[in-house]
Amino acid sequence: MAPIISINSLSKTYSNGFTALDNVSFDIEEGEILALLGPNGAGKTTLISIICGITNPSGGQVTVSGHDVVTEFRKTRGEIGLVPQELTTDMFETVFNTVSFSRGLHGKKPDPAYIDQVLKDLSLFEKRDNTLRELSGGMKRRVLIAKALSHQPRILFLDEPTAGVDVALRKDMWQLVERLRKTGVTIILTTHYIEEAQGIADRVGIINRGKLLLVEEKNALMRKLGRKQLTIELLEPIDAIPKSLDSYSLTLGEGGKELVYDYDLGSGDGEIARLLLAIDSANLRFEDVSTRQTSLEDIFVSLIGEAA
Ligand SMILES: Nc1ncnc2c1ncn2[C@@H]1O[C@H](COP(=O)(O)OP(=O)(O)OP(=O)(O)O)[C@@H](O)[C@H]1O
Repeated sequence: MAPIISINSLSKTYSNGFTALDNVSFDIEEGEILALLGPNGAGKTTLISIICGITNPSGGQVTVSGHDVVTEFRKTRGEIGLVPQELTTDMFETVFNTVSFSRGLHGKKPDPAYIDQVLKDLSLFEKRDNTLRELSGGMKRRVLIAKALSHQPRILFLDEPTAGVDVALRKDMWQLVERLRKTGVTIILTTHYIEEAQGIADRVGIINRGKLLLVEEKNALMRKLGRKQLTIELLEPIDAIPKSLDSYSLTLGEGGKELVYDYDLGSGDGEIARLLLAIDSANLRFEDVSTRQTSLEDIFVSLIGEAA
């Protein structure tokens, strides 16, 4: 199946000479949830803005459903809903009118029943006749999402949708993303909450200083770069790891009271049992054993660190 979005050798240098994107290429498949991760200033918003036709690229090309985002802007923009980081809209307008107007901007016929459904889905229905300035910050965020969905887009961009929102709204947001996924909407989100990306994304792309470091299926990424750590809490502290344990890559932590063993997720069976037996044979007594698996966050931090 042809990708819904195709990004080829995309570069962006702003008028002040700053290069925010440097030769970025990748495809986005229809119906997937892609999380774009990267530190502040990495180029995520620039990338989204180019795909949405808000910013022009300096080089390269982006197509949405086979149409060029620059030369066929009207066609491509109609397929996309964008939830920006900030609300820029008329604060004296009502919720319903704001969302309905947004639909009209995309050249779609009015559909009050659909707009009401979107408001219900976002728990905004009770506020449909309130003006935006009467809403809380979290509710204004919901309006941004309602606006982005007003014209029934096939692709939804969420630019840091949960930054600074409360737990309830965050939960609602991810439930909505799940529901939209079921209807076949392609979702691209940027987030600083990496554990959220880990929970919800099918694929993860990591951007740093305008370069795409990787884009990969989340589970494959976790398998490839994920490691496990076994911590053995000793009853008595030791000064050094006994020689007989040299064949295991152990480190000594917590004032000599912890032996830490790093291993691959794919390590063979019996490896840990052998280690525990070897520890016992070395006359070390332990009171507890715990394991921890590398999170997407660990992988992210180590990749960004390497690229710095
Ligand atoms: N209009 C502009 N003119 C000059 N430089 C810009 C402009 N817009 C963005 N930049 C710079 O481009 C870089 C990438 O910015 P961008 O907003 O794309 O990053 P981001 O990954 O979305 O960051 P954040 O996570 O902080 O939102 C930053 O260094 C930013 O200062």
